[in-house]
Amino acid sequence: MTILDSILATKREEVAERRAARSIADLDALAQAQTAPRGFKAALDRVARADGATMPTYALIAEIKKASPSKGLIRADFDPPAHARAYQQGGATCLSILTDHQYFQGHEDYLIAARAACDLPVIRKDFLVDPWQVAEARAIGADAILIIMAALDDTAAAEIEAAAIERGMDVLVEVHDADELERALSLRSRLIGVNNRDLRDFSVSFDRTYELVGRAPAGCTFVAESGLNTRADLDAMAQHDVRCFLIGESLMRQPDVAAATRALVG
Ligand SMILES: O=C(O)c1ccccc1NCC(=O)[C@H](O)[C@H](O)COP(=O)(O)O
Repeated sequence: MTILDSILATKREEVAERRAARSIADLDALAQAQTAPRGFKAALDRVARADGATMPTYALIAEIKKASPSKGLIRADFDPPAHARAYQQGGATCLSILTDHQYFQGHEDYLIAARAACDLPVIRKDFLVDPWQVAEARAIGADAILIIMAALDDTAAAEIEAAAIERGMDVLVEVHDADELERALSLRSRLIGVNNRDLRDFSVSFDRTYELVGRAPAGCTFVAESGLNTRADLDAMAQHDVRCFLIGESLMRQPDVAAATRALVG
């Protein structure tokens, strides 16, 4: 059993319990109190496709991440609104907020607090197995959700995507290999993330992104995810025409998050 299998088994139990306590209709009613979704993909495209810039411009999805299954606790003085403000000051384009409780020590309240503290579009980073979680994501203010192709069959992925589009949210579709990329391209979203981390042994290889970026049709926005640490890492990705990045741990470990973000993408 891989770590992804364990996470998904826990998630299915958790969602069944939470769904019994609150219906999708209740969540949609709560969502009425939220501001309209901030354009997540549009923000990435505006930065990453800036023509005529003298330097390459990089779009950063900066992740608010307290802990992970591979590293345990990452940040003891964890403060989502302060991190959100620091990321925005440092030049991040969007935020990713982990809401999984058990494996990442995340919480829905972190997303609510971080989004209220800044103007950036926010993705709910979690393991979605049911459209109910999409309704919950919008009810807490999320502007986008993540679909992990390794976690879902084609029908479930399409249902979850439809639930997000119906609510005006963007979808980041995460893939690990060529088969998953092909399945991802049968969805409507053209925002594709390649996770450089192997979820079975946690090894990281940038070759995953390098291999897959050339296989996607024109018009896709590609995001390299996981294991990115330095400006040199981003410059190497840019050589392969990837200019959008999802970065968590290396920024969350810095005492001055705004300065570290600026050093990466400023
Ligand atoms: O981060 C992990 O250890 C992990 C383990 C199992 C499944 C997913 C995992 N991470 C989720 C992510 O996608 C990352 O948090 C994200 O790409 C940022 O990665 P990093 O910059 O390496 O923190």
